[in-house]
Amino acid sequence: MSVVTEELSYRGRELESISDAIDDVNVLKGKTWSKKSELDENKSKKSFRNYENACDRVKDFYRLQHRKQTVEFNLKARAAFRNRKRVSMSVWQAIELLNTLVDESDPDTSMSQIEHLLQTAEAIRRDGKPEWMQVTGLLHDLGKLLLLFGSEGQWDVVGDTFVVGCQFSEKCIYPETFRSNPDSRHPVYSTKFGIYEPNCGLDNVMLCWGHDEYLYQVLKDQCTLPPEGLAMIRYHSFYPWHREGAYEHLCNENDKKLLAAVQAFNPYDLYSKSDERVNPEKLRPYYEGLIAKFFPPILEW
Ligand SMILES: O[C@H]1[C@H](O)[C@@H](O)[C@H](O)[C@@H](O)[C@H]1O
Ligand SMILES: [Fe+2]
Ligand SMILES: [Fe+2]
Repeated sequence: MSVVTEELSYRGRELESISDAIDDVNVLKGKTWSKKSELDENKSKKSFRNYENACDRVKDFYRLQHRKQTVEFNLKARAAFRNRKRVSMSVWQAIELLNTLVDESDPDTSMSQIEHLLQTAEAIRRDGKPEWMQVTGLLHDLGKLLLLFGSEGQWDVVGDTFVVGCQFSEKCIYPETFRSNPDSRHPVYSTKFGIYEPNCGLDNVMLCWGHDEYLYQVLKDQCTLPPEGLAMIRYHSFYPWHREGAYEHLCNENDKKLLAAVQAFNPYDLYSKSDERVNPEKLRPYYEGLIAKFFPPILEW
């Protein structure tokens, strides 16, 4: 394991290398993260994202996320990201570091994150899609590393995303839970356009803070992915927009183009969750080759 050039301040203490971080993750795993080894049964498309029958873990997650994702928090989280000392590591190290977390917001998978990333990428590759899209699939959830980089919990990392600073959309899952968010009673933030101009473009709105936005911010100046790939990363959890058609009044022409890309990506993210298991070590050489085409050997995370 190569040594990290910068030190990472993590849960109040300094880590000198990524292997320290991985050890830490392994310790934490037993305490806060559970990992089931069983692959979910093959599912029909309809049985994905069934939030009505989701377990309490998922419902509790959204209650918290919808209460705590406010404009005030968003501004704070973005500033914290800009001011934080960044960690240096390769893409593959990042994948390994992420591997032990279980996403509390996800009703559809109990697989490890590395499997989810590889299954997404493999499904894209099987369909003969371009290399940039395969590698986008491989990376798209790496923003969940935020869990190790100072997030307050899972509620500011995972889950579907929505816009803050204007009325919460009824198209979000469990929309009634926004009632406990103070912004839902704010004189400006609770209005249709809130702090935004009509059709200002998604680039100019604040999506709730989480793994999509974080990874987009990390990668936008450190890779050669096309805008469509970056949009797939930035908006893949934005289901109220890409699946339900919400927020059209904030979108511009460019967003319409990106919407098509995000929609093309979504089935690979979602439905590959029932695919056969993958072997990370076997697939690694192929994907390391792809990574080298689009990313420098070491990135700042
Ligand atoms: O990776 C996440 C996660 O799996 C969530 O459960 C889902 O709601 C998000 O949209 C997705 O991006
Ligand atoms: Fe995701
Ligand atoms: Fe995903």
